[in-house]
Amino acid sequence: MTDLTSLAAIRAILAAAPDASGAARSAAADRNLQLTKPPGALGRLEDLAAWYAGWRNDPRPRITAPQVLIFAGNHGVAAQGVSAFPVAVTAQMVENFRAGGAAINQLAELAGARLDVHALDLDRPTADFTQGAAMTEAEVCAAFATGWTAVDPKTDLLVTGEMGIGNTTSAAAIAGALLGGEGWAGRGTGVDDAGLARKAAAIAQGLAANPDRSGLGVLMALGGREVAAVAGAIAGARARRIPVILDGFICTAAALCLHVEDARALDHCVAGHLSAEGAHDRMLAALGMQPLLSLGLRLGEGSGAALAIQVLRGALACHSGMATFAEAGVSGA
Ligand SMILES: O=C(O)c1ccc[n+]([C@@H]2O[C@H](COP(=O)([O-])O)[C@@H](O)[C@H]2O)c1
Ligand SMILES: Cc1cc2nc[nH]c2cc1C
Repeated sequence: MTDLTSLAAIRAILAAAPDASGAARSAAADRNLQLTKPPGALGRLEDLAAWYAGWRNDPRPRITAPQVLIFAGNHGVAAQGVSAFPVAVTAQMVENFRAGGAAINQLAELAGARLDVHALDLDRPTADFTQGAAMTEAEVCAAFATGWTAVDPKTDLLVTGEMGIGNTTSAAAIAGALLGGEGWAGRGTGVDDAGLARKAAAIAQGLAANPDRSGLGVLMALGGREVAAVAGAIAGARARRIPVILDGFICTAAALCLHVEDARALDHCVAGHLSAEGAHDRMLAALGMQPLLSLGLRLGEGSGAALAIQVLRGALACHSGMATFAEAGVSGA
């Protein structure tokens, strides 16, 4: 059993994370040069295929068993009036996910992905981070462990998603703490100008009340259970060399906490899409990530990342299915 019971134990695991197979990646890159197309004509799809091949240790892979994980949590900071919706919506949407009625149910089904929903202590919101840490070390570690163990070891692609009223305030506070600067608050579910001002004030208070600037320290102080579970799932996928597509603003904030702990921690991740939440582009830029899609989504629940499964599938369909110049009798340049 992996020890995930303290931040020190989690740090040790992040430091020992496995890398991709360099041999499988270069074999895939060699194959790419022989495929019946001008070199580079499939653009970023070519890089995606080689990246995925390295992580799966297979120079000619396909995606056959994707998994979408949604984690839900409630936030004490929601009491500051930072969301357009009441906190009861978190639990109501969990029921909707379980009944198959949410956007992610449609998109996961379309992608042929298994969908698992984990509600984390919804009747016990985290503490309001304007007054001190949102979670204790035991709480953040338990949530991280939920995410870690939720990853199906047999899956070959993980999509992380989340649901939690108030969590764009949490994600913006994480970004502000770890990246500095101003303007991380956006409209989330659609707060009005007064709500946006309350949100910016809550973030400023949260940063002042919580001085630890380590990645996991910030996750504990300013995150939420679902944010910590997303981080745990990303790290758990890495331990099994499972590539990950990140969803929007909140998932990227969870990923940022890992990145600050260890610069290699997100090597197995790609950004599924650019969220309409204003500061998402700045967070992705800090991570050096280019989103696969940009459709103006700001839903969360894994929706943008689930759509991006098909982009990655497209990359691998071409890479693994195409004929080489020699096989097809096509003349080279
Ligand atoms: O993923 C995103 O980029 C995203 C952007 C805005 C809102 N959300 C979703 O909306 C909820 C948080 O919004 P809020 O206004 O309550 O902080 C939460 O359930 C998220 O999944 C998600
Ligand atoms: C209705 C609703 C659905 C969501 N899905 C993810 N976040 C959400 C927030 C709201 C408010």
